[in-house]
Amino acid sequence: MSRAQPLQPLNNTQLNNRGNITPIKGVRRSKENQFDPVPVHGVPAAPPVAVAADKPKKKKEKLSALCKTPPSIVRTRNGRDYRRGNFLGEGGFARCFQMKDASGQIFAAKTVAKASIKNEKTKTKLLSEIKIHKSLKHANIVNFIDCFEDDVNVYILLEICPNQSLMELLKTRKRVSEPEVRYFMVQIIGAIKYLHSRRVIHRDLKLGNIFFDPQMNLKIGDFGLASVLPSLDSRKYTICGTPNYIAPEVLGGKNTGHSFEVDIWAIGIMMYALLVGKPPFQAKDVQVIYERIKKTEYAFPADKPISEEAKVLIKDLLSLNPLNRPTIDEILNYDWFKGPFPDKTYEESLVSTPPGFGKISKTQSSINFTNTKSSAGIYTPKNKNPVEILRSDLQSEQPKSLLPQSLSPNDTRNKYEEVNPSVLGKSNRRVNFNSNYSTTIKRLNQICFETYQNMRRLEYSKHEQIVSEELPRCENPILISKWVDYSNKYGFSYQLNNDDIGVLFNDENTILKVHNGSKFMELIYHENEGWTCIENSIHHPPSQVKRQLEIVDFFAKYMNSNLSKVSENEDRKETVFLRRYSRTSDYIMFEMTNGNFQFNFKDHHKICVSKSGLAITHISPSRIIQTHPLILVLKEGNFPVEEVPECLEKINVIKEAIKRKAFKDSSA
Ligand SMILES: Nc1ncnc2c1ncn2[C@@H]1O[C@H](COP(=O)(O)OP(=O)(O)OP(=O)(O)O)[C@@H](O)[C@H]1O
Repeated sequence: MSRAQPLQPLNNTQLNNRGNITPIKGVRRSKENQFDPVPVHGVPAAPPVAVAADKPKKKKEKLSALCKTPPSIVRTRNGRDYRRGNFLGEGGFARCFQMKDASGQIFAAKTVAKASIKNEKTKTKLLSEIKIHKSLKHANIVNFIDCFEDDVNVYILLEICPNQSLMELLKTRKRVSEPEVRYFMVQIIGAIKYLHSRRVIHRDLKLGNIFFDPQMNLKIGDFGLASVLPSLDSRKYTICGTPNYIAPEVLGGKNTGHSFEVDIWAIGIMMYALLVGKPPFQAKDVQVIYERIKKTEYAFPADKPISEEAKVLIKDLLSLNPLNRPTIDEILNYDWFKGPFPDKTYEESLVSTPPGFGKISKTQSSINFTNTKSSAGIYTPKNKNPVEILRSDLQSEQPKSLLPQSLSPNDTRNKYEEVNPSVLGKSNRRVNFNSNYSTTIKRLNQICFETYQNMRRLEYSKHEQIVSEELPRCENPILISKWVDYSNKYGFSYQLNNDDIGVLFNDENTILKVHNGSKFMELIYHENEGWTCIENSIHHPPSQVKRQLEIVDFFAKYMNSNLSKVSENEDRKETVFLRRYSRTSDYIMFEMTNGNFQFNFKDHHKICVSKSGLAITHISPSRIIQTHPLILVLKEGNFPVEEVPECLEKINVIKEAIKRKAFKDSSA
């Protein structure tokens, strides 16, 4: 039995350090040229490579060959046993095996031999893959479960995709029908849109890296060459990819650099390959492939006819100039997507086109297209600018059901109506933030626990004598003074009493516009890790966030003209933003990134708990704000300046809510 340990955490410098990939000199791999390499039945697969197009050719030893079959039981440090099952496949770097946990659930363990992690570069590559993959969660991305190591291997435990990849499908089918490819493309595009929204470039998209899950949904895997761009306009210079799929600007190497558009190029290659039966630039010699790519020299063979609409899209995707390629959203507006569109991928597709796929009606196709997009996380507001939609929603009669009638403090009687989660989407967003910025999620969870414990302790000690030196110094905290819950479409918008304005978007990222500043912050969420904070100038916002910024501005105007404030302005002492919120029929609870909690009760009284539960603030409906040590309020049974109705009951409700959070977070 082999004992495995969790991997060491990564630091930020490691994350983007893939520029160190060693170029492989002149890789010649004719097997690779047909399609992607065959990974099944132990047939070795050719790895993606770092390429140096003009160097002499030499075969690269496959690192996965160093990976021995893992022991039959792999035990992790936290006592979990996994029983090793069948060999699933092999890449250039790893071998993949089935692993079954105690409950019988089966996973795929991507297994990398420690012997193959000989140098810092390889280690960095693996750590980067883990860090990036771990931070992703999307319906069309292979789910990362866990990773651990034993003496000989590192194991990356993944959701199992038992129906192989698009590469095997194409090998069996030779060509795939347009309706099926349409469906595949939407799922792939949904995943890539998600990746790019998180500044992740995959850089190795190919048929062999796109797997089928048990329900025949496509899942992008293998983040071995993925990279997180520090900002939208930064570029990568490492020459890497798989020969047939490499974009021309990557071959330009150090001179040109490359960015998100390399993934768009790869979409074009995959679409062509699926419809025509082989990649467009295929040749026996890798150098010939590169020459063809650099000249975009390919043709649509007459004996393998495809629709004109498909050709138009492929031509645009394979534009030599990356800037001429359509954006992810633009791709889905191409006429080709208006053709017959199935409701799902059937298992039958693994061997032949399911009957009737060409005859799906226009109406049904349009419904299927919309449903597939939304399952892939793509919301396309009928080509309308989101701000226009927001404006018309807010002005029309309809938003009453969408937008709770009373949204903000000091508003009308329906304010605290319980919100129907099916209307609003997720009601409790999980958000955390960059450790560099403030504190870590772990620390926040600790603060939550401390807050609960302090509140409980003070409850018991309220009859004891108070030592005034031990009382916390109390100052008014940063509060949410206005808010609009529009999470059914975009997100949750709020204004703080320092006048910063934020929108917690539905993708869990936040944009925070600092009051009176020329900068705004983009806080990009990574699950379990925290936030990456990118500061941008409002005068030169990156093109991808322009729309989001417009939404923030629109909300800002809406809040300023329609909603009244909870409290008067405070100076800007620190950068705080909303971590997450939850609503019940009695209150809305805000968790701030400095560890404070704010509760807006339905009787228009607001209470904020800060200093890990030692200080308490009350904001009255008439906006009088008072902050005191909690112990004093508990002793007196109420706030000294202005009485709060059912004060102790409210404090108890708060304590119980924080307790639930604390226990939930610690068990998560
Ligand atoms: N989630 C999964 N479920 C089932 N099989 C998988 C899964 N992930 C990978 N495999 C199998 O393992 C093989 C190797 O995995 P992967 O491509 O991720 O390894 P790699 O060595 O990083 O590959 P590459 O050479 O492309 O970098 C795949 O080709 C596939 O056959």
